[in-house]
Amino acid sequence: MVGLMKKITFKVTCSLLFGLPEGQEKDALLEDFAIATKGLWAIPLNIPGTIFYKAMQARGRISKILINLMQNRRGEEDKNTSQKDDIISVFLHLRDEAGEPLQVDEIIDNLITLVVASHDTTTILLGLILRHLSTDAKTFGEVLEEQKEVAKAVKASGDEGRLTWSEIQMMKHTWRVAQELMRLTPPVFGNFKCASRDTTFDGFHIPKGWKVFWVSYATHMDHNLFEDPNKFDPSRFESSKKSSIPPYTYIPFGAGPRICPGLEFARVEVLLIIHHFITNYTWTPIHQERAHKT
Ligand code: HEM
Repeated sequence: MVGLMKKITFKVTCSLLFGLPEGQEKDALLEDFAIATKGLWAIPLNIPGTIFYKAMQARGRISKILINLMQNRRGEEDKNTSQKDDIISVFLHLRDEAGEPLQVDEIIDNLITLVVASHDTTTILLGLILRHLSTDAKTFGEVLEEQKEVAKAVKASGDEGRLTWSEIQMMKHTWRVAQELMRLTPPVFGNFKCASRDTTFDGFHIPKGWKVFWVSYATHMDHNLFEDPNKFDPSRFESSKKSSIPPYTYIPFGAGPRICPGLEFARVEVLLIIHHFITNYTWTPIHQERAHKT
């Protein structure tokens, strides 16, 4: 299942970021991103045979493909004078304060960051939802009901069966299920921050320049913040109760000025995929002992 989710999210990312068509190049890129991502958590020893070395090699191959894509895109735009609306075109046309374009390396770094940040995270969330729905009959029934209503609305809209923004907004309970699963198992368990000034936290002195690793799991499981924190309860995120969650305590996407900029992208992508999975397929359990009866 994780493999399939990875393929789906990678396909979405490639189409929206680079407009990359189906084919061998996309498959090779997917494989290389998997190798490069492993290097993020590896000891940085760039000698043959190490995970880090393999990751750096993969990054080199990824860069070549992306440089090629950029050159082709420049060529196409020179001929057609029209600009595509994917991220690669946006980066090519971006200018800094001095009116200068971005360097090729800067564009490559940003594209790789976007793929790495969007791909595994969304895959994990989809995996969490599908696994939960296959074992919790009550939640499965509620989500199915909501998604059937959405399917009816799509049919009635006559928009060639395509989901639009207004139908996405109908998927409130499905998203609450996703939110609660991210509280219990945050897809990104934390991140590094650098102290910009001397500060203290919970009695600890943190000097300016020190790196601090914040972790969401401990906050999400704090019973002072979330009643009965081990209980799966999507109703915590209903609008009537949401205000009882203090700011900066529900943080699967981080918080503050550096909050994940892909939050809305992830929400729409995950809801669309779940809608199609639940309304177009019959689910058959592979492991009978873990399955629910529907
Ligand atoms: C379920 C899906 C996702 C989760 C749980 C998630 C979570 C996070 C978290 C926790 C951070 C760190 C925030 C911080 O340090 O304060 C982050 C940063 C980031 N995310 Fe996401 N993310 C998801 C999907 C996406 C998607 C789909 C994209 C892009 C299309 C994306 C792009 C980014 C970028 C570029 C950053 C770095 C932002 C910065 O440093 O200012 N993420 N994300």
